[in-house]
Amino acid sequence: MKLRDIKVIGVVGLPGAGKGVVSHIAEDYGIKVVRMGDVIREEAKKMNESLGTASIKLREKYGKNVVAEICIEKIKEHYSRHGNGVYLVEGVRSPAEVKTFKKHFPKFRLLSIFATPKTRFKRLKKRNRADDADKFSKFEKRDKRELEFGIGSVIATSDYMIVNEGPLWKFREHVKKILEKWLDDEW
Ligand SMILES: Nc1ncnc2c1ncn2[C@@H]1O[C@H](COP(=O)(O)OP(=O)(O)OP(=O)(O)O)[C@@H](O)[C@H]1O
Repeated sequence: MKLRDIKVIGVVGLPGAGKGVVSHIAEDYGIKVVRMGDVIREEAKKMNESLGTASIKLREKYGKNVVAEICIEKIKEHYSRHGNGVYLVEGVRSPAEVKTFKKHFPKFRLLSIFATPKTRFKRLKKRNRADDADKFSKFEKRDKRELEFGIGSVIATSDYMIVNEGPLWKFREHVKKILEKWLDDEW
């Protein structure tokens, strides 16, 4: 298999929608997962900045596609060593990033995850990760920042959308169904 023949699944959704759950399931199928959030976390640590500031500064300094480009390098490097046929990128945020991924990987599909702000806020409060907002106003600010990157357009033009408003088991079943279909499909 050539590099341009690998399947790359981009997962998009606002914070707390359920992207992380998708990644975990994908790993169970042997899909190699690259998390855009981890790339930002790594860079923020090096820059000694908060995640929000780091993601804005990185884009200002190296261009709006810097995180996507780092992810592409990670995929290429992994492919050269392990030769996986399917990769998943968690946390695609802008149409420009989608364009960049498509340029490198002609077989690129987008899976979007939707949940209402109320549901996402409730889940994040329960998850209680260090960078999760504890107040609704802070949560809304984070949503706004992501929407300014153009995430809404990415969601609207995705290849498939899962609404994650019900119980976790149901969501997991839905994710498995679409992943199995996409693993089998000719893209
Ligand atoms: N249907 C569901 N029912 C209950 N809990 C859920 C459901 N879907 C996801 N969760 C939980 O909600 C939390 C947020 O989900 P997850 O971490 O996958 O979101 P995310 O989209 O990756 O968010 P972020 O972009 O902030 O990392 C997690 O603790 C997850 O286990």
